[in-house]
Amino acid sequence: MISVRDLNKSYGGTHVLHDLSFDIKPGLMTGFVGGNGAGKTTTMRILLGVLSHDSGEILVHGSPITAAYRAGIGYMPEERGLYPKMPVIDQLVYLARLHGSSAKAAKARATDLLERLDLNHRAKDKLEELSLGNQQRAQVAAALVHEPNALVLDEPFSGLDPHAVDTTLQVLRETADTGVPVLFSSHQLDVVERLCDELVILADGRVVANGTRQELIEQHAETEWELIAGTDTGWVRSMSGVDVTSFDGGHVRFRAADAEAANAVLREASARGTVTRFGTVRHSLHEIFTEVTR
Ligand SMILES: Nc1ncnc2c1ncn2[C@@H]1O[C@H](COP(=O)(O)OP(=O)(O)OP(=O)(O)O)[C@@H](O)[C@H]1O
Repeated sequence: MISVRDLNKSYGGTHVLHDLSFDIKPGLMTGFVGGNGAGKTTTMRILLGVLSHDSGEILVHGSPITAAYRAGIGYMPEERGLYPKMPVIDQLVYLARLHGSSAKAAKARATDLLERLDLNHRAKDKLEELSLGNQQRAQVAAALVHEPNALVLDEPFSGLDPHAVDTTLQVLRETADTGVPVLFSSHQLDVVERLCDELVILADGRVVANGTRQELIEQHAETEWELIAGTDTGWVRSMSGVDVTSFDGGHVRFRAADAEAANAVLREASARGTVTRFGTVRHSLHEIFTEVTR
């Protein structure tokens, strides 16, 4: 497990990370989300050791992170970093060999990754000849080619079409399943929702929420009820213990003081006509994100 503890960072006089603490657990995919400038890239760079921090610690299994461990992390930096004029397969083999693989093992691993990422047909092309989405897949392959001990990926899904998101996700999931801790940042909350086991939400350099999606719902999102009926539901506004949050004809959402107040709405709706749906609403990550970062 990688543990970030009480991390602080300033650029000049501007304090951008404030006592940041969270864990990246082995075998899990941890989504790192936050608005522009929240501090995700800064944190990732500190994790990799390419940027210094002012105070705090990065621990691996409880001991300070070492240069050797850092060298084994598969990193996909925000600014990317492959050679535009080199064929994709050659750079993957080169990177694997830098990490000590034999020529044969490096070639086998690179070929296998390109197949799994659905990029084998472009293996011999120069990186700059690929579309941006395919360049992105090559970057993912580069982070994985040396069989990393951990993965830190800055926006690995940006610019990918839905098929590429699925392909990349599967490769990352298989990597996590071997016990590797994975941290990835993303602005695509629907993608994060689909694939992460744990979430760290940052706002202005502070962790404002951390846990599984279910834990975040329990901690941060108030339960809302939803009623869909065959007739107008405007009357719900006048029910006691009920606070309507959205209303559109036969579709209403509300917060209820308690379960009895919600049940009274159901009884009234049934008395008035057909009830198509009644129940609590599953909050999207987007709603939780809005709630915790406002
Ligand atoms: N080299 C730098 N010099 C000064 N300030 C910086 C530097 N790099 C980042 N910052 C500032 O640090 C804060 C955090 O930036 P960072 O890039 O870590 O955020 P982020 O969450 O990755 O944002 P985004 O989602 O937009 O990529 C921002 O206020 C940014 O302006």
